[in-house]
Amino acid sequence: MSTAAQRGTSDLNQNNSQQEPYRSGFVAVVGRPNVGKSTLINALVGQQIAIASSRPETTRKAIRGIMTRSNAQLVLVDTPGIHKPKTLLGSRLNDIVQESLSQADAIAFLLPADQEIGPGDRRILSRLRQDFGRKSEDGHWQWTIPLIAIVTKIDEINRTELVAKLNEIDAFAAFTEIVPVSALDGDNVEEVRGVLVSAMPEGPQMYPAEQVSEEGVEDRIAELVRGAFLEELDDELPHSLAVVVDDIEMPEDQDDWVQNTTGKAVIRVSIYVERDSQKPIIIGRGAEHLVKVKKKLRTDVNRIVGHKAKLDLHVKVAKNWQGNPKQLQKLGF
Ligand SMILES: Nc1nc2c(ncn2[C@@H]2O[C@H](COP(=O)(O)OP(=O)(O)OP(=O)(O)O)[C@@H](O)[C@H]2O)c(=O)[nH]1
Repeated sequence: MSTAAQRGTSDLNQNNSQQEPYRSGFVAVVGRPNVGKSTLINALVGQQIAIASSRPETTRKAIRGIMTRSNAQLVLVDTPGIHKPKTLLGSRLNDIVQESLSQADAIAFLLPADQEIGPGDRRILSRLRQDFGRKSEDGHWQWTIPLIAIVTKIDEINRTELVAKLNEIDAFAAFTEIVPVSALDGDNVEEVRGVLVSAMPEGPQMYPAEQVSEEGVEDRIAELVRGAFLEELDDELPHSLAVVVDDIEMPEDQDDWVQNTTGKAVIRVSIYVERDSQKPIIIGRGAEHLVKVKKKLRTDVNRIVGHKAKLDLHVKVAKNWQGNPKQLQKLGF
């Protein structure tokens, strides 16, 4: 095991494209709840990303932080936590973790410095072994992609305790590398960056440098719906059109999902206009515009949601929304 300090991280700060290839890839960030995943991703990216959802249990997509440097780009996938599925939703969350893991180029396994290694950590390790472990002839585990232990919250312990902790983690699994960090204090964050970058394969920049996260599913669908109406209605349509995705309900979350024979996700969308007189223009004769827009977007929307989906479009009036701060906020501006 080489340490981050030995490798040095100065390469992050200089444009040394002559010697070093550009590296890019996906890092799956795993660890038991509360270990500091979100805090570390924010620290690595260098700005706050809206990772914390007010309803975390409904998060369907691993939200990513994107860190771009002159020599590398890391796409950080925040997994919702590997746990024993007790409910249908729980097993769906595990599916998301599986998806995040399957596209990973490296795994960052976070372990808190101020707590003992516990059953939760062992469960994660055995799960990772299933997917990325190979037992060699001498009985040792080898990893098909780099498995990096990140020891979080080191500000909570002293030097002596840290040394003991690092030894304990070294004995826990055959990690490719072990790096201590305090994301809260910004201590050793640069080392973590360096280690993760070194673990990436050579590859091109995948996202624009200024992009720090992927746009949410809701925003992307709202944009599509708005675009489709603008196209459908040409100049007929007033520019006072705003689209908001209110809710995406997966079949297994629907109260009556057992009876839901269509098995589709339902996407509730509000289309706001400024005046009553604009409503029939949007809807069209015999609702022809709504029908056309739904048909046109079916494939794209299914792809974004990752499931067969039904668009539920509601045209509403928000009087003079463009000049009304409250309405603007509600509409996401
Ligand atoms: N002392 C200390 N606390 C930290 C550090 N990083 C995170 N925390 C705290 O640990 C708690 C959990 O941090 P999060 O980043 O939300 O952890 P998480 O792993 O994303 O949590 P889940 O979303 O529940 O899985 C918060 O109260 C953080 O402030 C650190 O470096 N030092």
